[in-house]
Amino acid sequence: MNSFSRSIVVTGDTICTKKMDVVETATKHRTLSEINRLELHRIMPLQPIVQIYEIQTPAEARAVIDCGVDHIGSVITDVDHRHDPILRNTIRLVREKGAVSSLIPLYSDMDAVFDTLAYYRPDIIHFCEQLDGAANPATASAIALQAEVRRRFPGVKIMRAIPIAQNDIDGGEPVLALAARFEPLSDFFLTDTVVGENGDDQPEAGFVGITGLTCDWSVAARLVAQSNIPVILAGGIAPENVVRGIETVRPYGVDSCTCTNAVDNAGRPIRFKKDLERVRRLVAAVRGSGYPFEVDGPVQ
Ligand SMILES: O=C(O)c1ccccc1NCC(=O)[C@H](O)[C@H](O)COP(=O)(O)O
Repeated sequence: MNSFSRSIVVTGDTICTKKMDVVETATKHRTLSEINRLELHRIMPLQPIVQIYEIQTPAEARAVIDCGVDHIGSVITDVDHRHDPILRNTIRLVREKGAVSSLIPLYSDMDAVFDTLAYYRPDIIHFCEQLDGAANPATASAIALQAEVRRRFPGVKIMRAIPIAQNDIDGGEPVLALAARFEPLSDFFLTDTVVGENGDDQPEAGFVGITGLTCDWSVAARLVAQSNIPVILAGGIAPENVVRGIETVRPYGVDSCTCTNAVDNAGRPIRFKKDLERVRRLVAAVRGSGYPFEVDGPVQ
Protein backbone atom coordinates (compact mmCIF):
# COMPACT_ATOMS: atom_id res chain seq x y z
CA MET A 1 0.00 0.00 0.00
CA ASN A 2 1.46 3.36 -0.84
CA SER A 3 1.61 6.37 1.41
CA PHE A 4 -1.36 8.06 -0.27
CA SER A 5 -3.81 5.25 0.33
CA ARG A 6 -5.02 6.04 3.81
CA SER A 7 -5.30 9.81 3.58
CA ILE A 8 -8.61 11.09 4.89
CA VAL A 9 -9.82 13.74 2.51
CA VAL A 10 -12.83 15.98 2.95
CA THR A 11 -14.13 16.82 -0.50
CA GLY A 12 -17.08 19.15 -0.21
CA ASP A 13 -19.91 16.73 0.39
CA THR A 14 -17.83 13.55 0.44
CA ILE A 15 -15.37 12.06 2.91
CA CYS A 16 -13.15 9.34 1.50
CA THR A 17 -10.62 7.16 3.23
CA LYS A 18 -9.19 5.20 0.34
CA LYS A 19 -7.41 6.39 -2.73
CA MET A 20 -9.73 4.66 -5.19
CA ASP A 21 -12.84 6.07 -3.51
CA VAL A 22 -11.47 9.53 -4.05
CA VAL A 23 -10.45 8.92 -7.64
CA GLU A 24 -13.85 7.51 -8.51
CA THR A 25 -15.68 10.33 -6.78
CA ALA A 26 -13.55 12.91 -8.51
CA THR A 27 -13.64 11.51 -12.01
CA LYS A 28 -16.99 9.75 -12.39
CA HIS A 29 -19.65 11.34 -10.24
CA ARG A 30 -18.40 14.90 -10.60
CA THR A 31 -19.64 15.95 -7.18
CA LEU A 32 -16.41 17.86 -6.66
CA SER A 33 -15.77 21.41 -7.71
CA GLU A 34 -12.61 22.05 -9.73
CA ILE A 35 -11.10 23.73 -6.69
CA ASN A 36 -11.56 20.59 -4.65
CA ARG A 37 -10.02 18.54 -7.42
CA LEU A 38 -6.97 20.80 -7.37
CA GLU A 39 -6.73 20.33 -3.61
CA LEU A 40 -6.95 16.58 -4.08
CA HIS A 41 -4.24 16.71 -6.70
CA ARG A 42 -1.84 18.15 -4.14
CA ILE A 43 -2.49 15.18 -1.86
CA MET A 44 -2.41 12.37 -4.38
CA PRO A 45 -2.05 11.75 -8.12
CA LEU A 46 -5.33 11.55 -10.03
CA GLN A 47 -6.04 10.50 -13.60
CA PRO A 48 -5.00 13.26 -16.00
CA ILE A 49 -7.79 15.61 -17.07
CA VAL A 50 -8.47 16.10 -20.79
CA GLN A 51 -8.81 19.60 -22.24
CA ILE A 52 -9.98 20.15 -25.82
CA TYR A 53 -9.82 23.39 -27.84
CA GLU A 54 -11.54 24.99 -30.11
CA ILE A 55 -15.16 24.56 -28.96
CA GLN A 56 -17.33 27.52 -29.98
CA THR A 57 -20.95 26.28 -29.84
CA PRO A 58 -23.21 24.68 -27.21
CA ALA A 59 -23.81 21.68 -29.50
CA GLU A 60 -20.11 20.97 -29.89
CA ALA A 61 -19.50 21.51 -26.16
CA ARG A 62 -22.23 18.99 -25.32
CA ALA A 63 -20.78 16.49 -27.81
CA VAL A 64 -17.21 16.65 -26.45
CA ILE A 65 -18.39 16.56 -22.81
CA ASP A 66 -20.33 13.42 -23.73
CA CYS A 67 -17.01 12.03 -25.02
CA GLY A 68 -15.63 12.43 -21.46
CA VAL A 69 -13.71 15.71 -21.88
CA ASP A 70 -13.14 17.67 -18.64
CA HIS A 71 -12.01 21.15 -19.77
CA ILE A 72 -13.70 22.83 -22.74
CA GLY A 73 -11.54 25.48 -24.44
CA SER A 74 -12.93 28.36 -26.52
CA VAL A 75 -11.19 31.20 -28.33
CA ILE A 76 -12.07 34.84 -29.10
CA THR A 77 -10.16 35.74 -32.22
CA ASP A 78 -11.24 39.36 -32.68
CA VAL A 79 -11.15 42.00 -29.96
CA ASP A 80 -13.69 44.11 -31.87
CA HIS A 81 -16.23 41.25 -31.91
CA ARG A 82 -15.56 39.97 -28.44
CA HIS A 83 -19.20 39.82 -27.31
CA ASP A 84 -20.52 36.63 -28.87
CA PRO A 85 -23.84 35.39 -27.41
CA ILE A 86 -23.34 31.88 -28.87
CA LEU A 87 -19.98 31.59 -27.17
CA ARG A 88 -21.49 32.88 -23.93
CA ASN A 89 -24.18 30.19 -24.16
CA THR A 90 -21.43 27.64 -24.77
CA ILE A 91 -19.69 28.61 -21.53
CA ARG A 92 -23.01 28.48 -19.64
CA LEU A 93 -23.73 25.02 -21.01
CA VAL A 94 -20.27 23.82 -19.94
CA ARG A 95 -21.01 24.95 -16.38
CA GLU A 96 -24.48 23.33 -16.38
CA LYS A 97 -22.94 20.04 -17.50
CA GLY A 98 -20.39 20.14 -14.64
CA ALA A 99 -17.35 20.57 -16.89
CA VAL A 100 -14.79 23.40 -16.76
CA SER A 101 -14.64 26.24 -19.29
CA SER A 102 -11.36 27.77 -20.43
CA LEU A 103 -11.31 30.92 -22.57
CA ILE A 104 -8.50 32.43 -24.66
CA PRO A 105 -8.69 36.07 -25.71
CA LEU A 106 -6.34 36.58 -28.66
CA TYR A 107 -5.59 40.10 -27.38
CA SER A 108 -3.90 41.48 -24.28
CA ASP A 109 -5.40 44.95 -23.88
CA MET A 110 -6.29 45.14 -20.17
CA ASP A 111 -9.67 46.82 -20.49
CA ALA A 112 -10.74 44.48 -23.27
CA VAL A 113 -9.70 41.47 -21.18
CA PHE A 114 -11.65 42.72 -18.12
CA ASP A 115 -14.69 43.39 -20.28
CA THR A 116 -14.37 39.88 -21.74
CA LEU A 117 -14.25 38.32 -18.27
CA ALA A 118 -17.27 40.29 -17.08
CA TYR A 119 -19.24 39.19 -20.15
CA TYR A 120 -18.37 35.47 -20.20
CA ARG A 121 -17.38 34.61 -16.59
CA PRO A 122 -15.41 31.51 -17.64
CA ASP A 123 -13.91 29.16 -15.04
CA ILE A 124 -10.44 29.75 -16.48
CA ILE A 125 -8.84 32.51 -18.53
CA HIS A 126 -5.99 31.18 -20.62
CA PHE A 127 -3.19 33.58 -21.59
CA CYS A 128 -0.87 32.50 -24.37
CA GLU A 129 1.15 35.48 -25.58
CA GLN A 130 4.45 34.52 -27.22
CA LEU A 131 7.00 35.50 -24.54
CA ASP A 132 10.73 35.52 -25.19
CA GLY A 133 12.14 35.31 -21.71
CA ALA A 134 11.83 36.11 -18.01
CA ALA A 135 13.48 39.54 -18.37
CA ASN A 136 11.57 40.66 -21.47
CA PRO A 137 9.26 43.76 -21.17
CA ALA A 138 6.40 41.74 -22.71
CA THR A 139 6.74 39.34 -19.79
CA ALA A 140 6.40 42.19 -17.29
CA SER A 141 3.21 43.37 -19.05
CA ALA A 142 1.78 39.86 -19.03
CA ILE A 143 2.52 39.50 -15.30
CA ALA A 144 0.88 42.88 -14.60
CA LEU A 145 -2.21 41.75 -16.52
CA GLN A 146 -2.45 38.52 -14.53
CA ALA A 147 -2.06 40.43 -11.24
CA GLU A 148 -4.93 42.73 -12.16
CA VAL A 149 -7.15 39.82 -13.28
CA ARG A 150 -6.49 38.13 -9.92
CA ARG A 151 -7.45 41.31 -8.07
CA ARG A 152 -10.62 42.06 -10.04
CA PHE A 153 -11.83 38.53 -10.79
CA PRO A 154 -10.76 36.36 -7.84
CA GLY A 155 -13.21 33.61 -8.89
CA VAL A 156 -11.58 33.11 -12.30
CA LYS A 157 -8.57 30.81 -12.48
CA ILE A 158 -5.59 31.74 -14.64
CA MET A 159 -3.88 29.39 -17.06
CA ARG A 160 -0.52 30.53 -18.45
CA ALA A 161 0.93 28.96 -21.60
CA ILE A 162 4.67 28.31 -21.22
CA PRO A 163 6.36 28.31 -24.64
CA ILE A 164 8.75 25.38 -25.21
CA ALA A 165 10.72 24.67 -28.40
CA GLN A 166 10.33 21.42 -30.31
CA ASN A 167 13.91 20.54 -29.41
CA ASP A 168 15.20 22.80 -26.69
CA ILE A 169 18.89 23.53 -27.20
CA ASP A 170 19.16 25.74 -24.10
CA GLY A 171 18.57 22.84 -21.70
CA GLY A 172 15.27 24.29 -20.55
CA GLU A 173 16.70 26.82 -18.07
CA PRO A 174 15.15 29.94 -19.69
CA VAL A 175 11.76 28.20 -19.84
CA LEU A 176 11.92 27.23 -16.19
CA ALA A 177 12.97 30.76 -15.19
CA LEU A 178 10.05 32.21 -17.17
CA ALA A 179 7.60 29.82 -15.47
CA ALA A 180 8.95 30.64 -12.01
CA ARG A 181 8.11 34.30 -12.60
CA PHE A 182 4.51 33.48 -13.49
CA GLU A 183 3.81 30.82 -10.90
CA PRO A 184 2.68 33.10 -8.02
CA LEU A 185 0.01 34.58 -10.31
CA SER A 186 -1.12 31.42 -12.12
CA ASP A 187 -3.38 28.48 -11.24
CA PHE A 188 -2.31 26.26 -14.15
CA PHE A 189 0.56 26.08 -16.60
CA LEU A 190 0.08 24.71 -20.10
CA THR A 191 3.13 23.72 -22.13
CA ASP A 192 2.88 24.82 -25.75
CA THR A 193 5.12 24.53 -28.78
CA VAL A 194 7.18 27.35 -30.27
CA VAL A 195 8.16 27.09 -33.94
CA GLY A 196 10.62 29.18 -35.96
CA GLU A 197 13.26 31.55 -34.73
CA ASN A 198 11.86 33.53 -31.74
CA GLY A 199 8.46 32.04 -32.42
CA ASP A 200 8.14 33.89 -35.74
CA ASP A 201 6.28 31.03 -37.42
CA GLN A 202 3.39 30.63 -34.96
CA PRO A 203 0.03 30.10 -36.72
CA GLU A 204 -1.41 33.07 -34.74
CA ALA A 205 1.21 35.84 -34.78
CA GLY A 206 2.14 36.95 -31.27
CA PHE A 207 0.59 33.91 -29.58
CA VAL A 208 1.84 30.42 -28.87
CA GLY A 209 -0.39 27.51 -29.83
CA ILE A 210 -2.14 25.35 -32.43
CA THR A 211 1.05 24.18 -34.15
CA GLY A 212 0.04 20.51 -34.12
CA LEU A 213 3.65 19.78 -33.10
CA THR A 214 4.99 18.35 -29.85
CA CYS A 215 7.27 20.41 -27.64
CA ASP A 216 10.43 19.11 -25.97
CA TRP A 217 8.94 16.69 -23.45
CA SER A 218 12.12 16.55 -21.35
CA VAL A 219 11.68 20.27 -20.62
CA ALA A 220 7.94 19.77 -20.03
CA ALA A 221 8.80 17.04 -17.48
CA ARG A 222 11.19 19.43 -15.71
CA LEU A 223 8.44 22.04 -15.62
CA VAL A 224 6.10 19.52 -13.92
CA ALA A 225 8.80 18.63 -11.40
CA GLN A 226 9.57 22.28 -10.63
CA SER A 227 6.01 23.65 -10.40
CA ASN A 228 3.73 23.83 -7.40
CA ILE A 229 0.71 24.30 -9.65
CA PRO A 230 -0.83 21.80 -12.11
CA VAL A 231 0.79 21.57 -15.57
CA ILE A 232 -1.20 20.57 -18.66
CA LEU A 233 0.76 19.01 -21.52
CA ALA A 234 -0.17 20.60 -24.87
CA GLY A 235 1.31 20.83 -28.36
CA GLY A 236 0.66 18.16 -30.97
CA ILE A 237 -1.17 15.85 -28.57
CA ALA A 238 -3.08 13.11 -30.42
CA PRO A 239 -4.67 9.74 -29.62
CA GLU A 240 -1.49 8.13 -31.00
CA ASN A 241 1.05 9.86 -28.74
CA VAL A 242 -0.89 10.87 -25.62
CA VAL A 243 0.02 7.85 -23.48
CA ARG A 244 3.72 8.30 -24.24
CA GLY A 245 3.35 11.98 -23.36
CA ILE A 246 1.70 11.17 -20.02
CA GLU A 247 4.31 8.56 -19.15
CA THR A 248 7.18 10.90 -20.05
CA VAL A 249 5.92 14.16 -18.57
CA ARG A 250 3.52 13.01 -15.77
CA PRO A 251 1.28 16.09 -16.17
CA TYR A 252 -1.92 17.07 -14.36
CA GLY A 253 -3.71 16.87 -17.70
CA VAL A 254 -3.40 16.90 -21.48
CA ASP A 255 -4.69 19.33 -24.09
CA SER A 256 -5.37 18.82 -27.77
CA CYS A 257 -6.54 20.99 -30.64
CA THR A 258 -5.10 20.39 -34.14
CA CYS A 259 -4.77 16.60 -33.91
CA THR A 260 -8.39 16.19 -32.80
CA ASN A 261 -9.78 18.60 -35.40
CA ALA A 262 -11.68 17.37 -38.46
CA VAL A 263 -9.67 17.45 -41.70
CA ASP A 264 -10.51 18.64 -45.21
CA ASN A 265 -10.19 16.56 -48.40
CA ALA A 266 -6.48 17.31 -48.53
CA GLY A 267 -6.03 16.09 -44.94
CA ARG A 268 -5.54 19.60 -43.52
CA PRO A 269 -7.04 20.29 -40.07
CA ILE A 270 -10.13 22.51 -40.11
CA ARG A 271 -10.07 25.15 -37.39
CA PHE A 272 -13.02 25.20 -34.98
CA LYS A 273 -14.37 21.81 -36.11
CA LYS A 274 -13.75 18.68 -34.07
CA ASP A 275 -13.48 15.05 -35.17
CA LEU A 276 -15.49 13.45 -32.36
CA GLU A 277 -14.15 9.98 -33.06
CA ARG A 278 -10.59 11.24 -32.50
CA VAL A 279 -11.70 13.05 -29.33
CA ARG A 280 -13.22 9.76 -28.07
CA ARG A 281 -10.03 7.87 -28.92
CA LEU A 282 -7.93 10.45 -27.08
CA VAL A 283 -10.10 10.23 -23.95
CA ALA A 284 -10.05 6.41 -24.07
CA ALA A 285 -6.25 6.40 -24.40
CA VAL A 286 -5.88 8.73 -21.38
CA ARG A 287 -8.31 6.73 -19.23
CA GLY A 288 -6.54 3.50 -20.14
CA SER A 289 -3.05 4.88 -19.65
CA GLY A 290 -2.59 3.22 -16.24
CA TYR A 291 -1.89 6.61 -14.63
CA PRO A 292 -1.74 7.36 -11.75
CA PHE A 293 0.79 4.57 -11.44
CA GLU A 294 0.74 2.54 -8.25
CA VAL A 295 3.92 2.84 -6.22
CA ASP A 296 3.59 -0.36 -4.17
CA GLY A 297 0.80 -2.26 -5.86
CA PRO A 298 -2.95 -1.78 -5.77
CA VAL A 299 -4.82 -0.15 -2.91
CA GLN A 300 -6.29 -2.76 -0.49
O1 LIG B 1 -7.14 27.22 -30.15
C1 LIG B 1 -6.74 28.22 -30.75
O2 LIG B 1 -7.35 28.66 -31.75
C2 LIG B 1 -5.51 28.92 -30.29
C3 LIG B 1 -5.03 30.00 -31.02
C4 LIG B 1 -3.88 30.65 -30.63
C5 LIG B 1 -3.19 30.25 -29.50
C6 LIG B 1 -3.66 29.16 -28.76
C7 LIG B 1 -4.79 28.48 -29.15
N1 LIG B 1 -5.23 27.38 -28.47
C8 LIG B 1 -4.66 26.97 -27.24
C9 LIG B 1 -4.56 25.57 -26.92
O3 LIG B 1 -4.50 25.21 -25.75
C10 LIG B 1 -4.29 24.54 -27.97
O4 LIG B 1 -5.02 23.40 -27.73
C11 LIG B 1 -2.79 24.30 -27.87
O5 LIG B 1 -2.18 25.37 -28.50
C12 LIG B 1 -2.34 22.99 -28.52
O6 LIG B 1 -2.51 23.07 -29.87
P1 LIG B 1 -2.24 21.84 -30.83
O7 LIG B 1 -0.77 21.69 -31.02
O8 LIG B 1 -2.95 22.26 -32.06
O9 LIG B 1 -2.88 20.62 -30.21
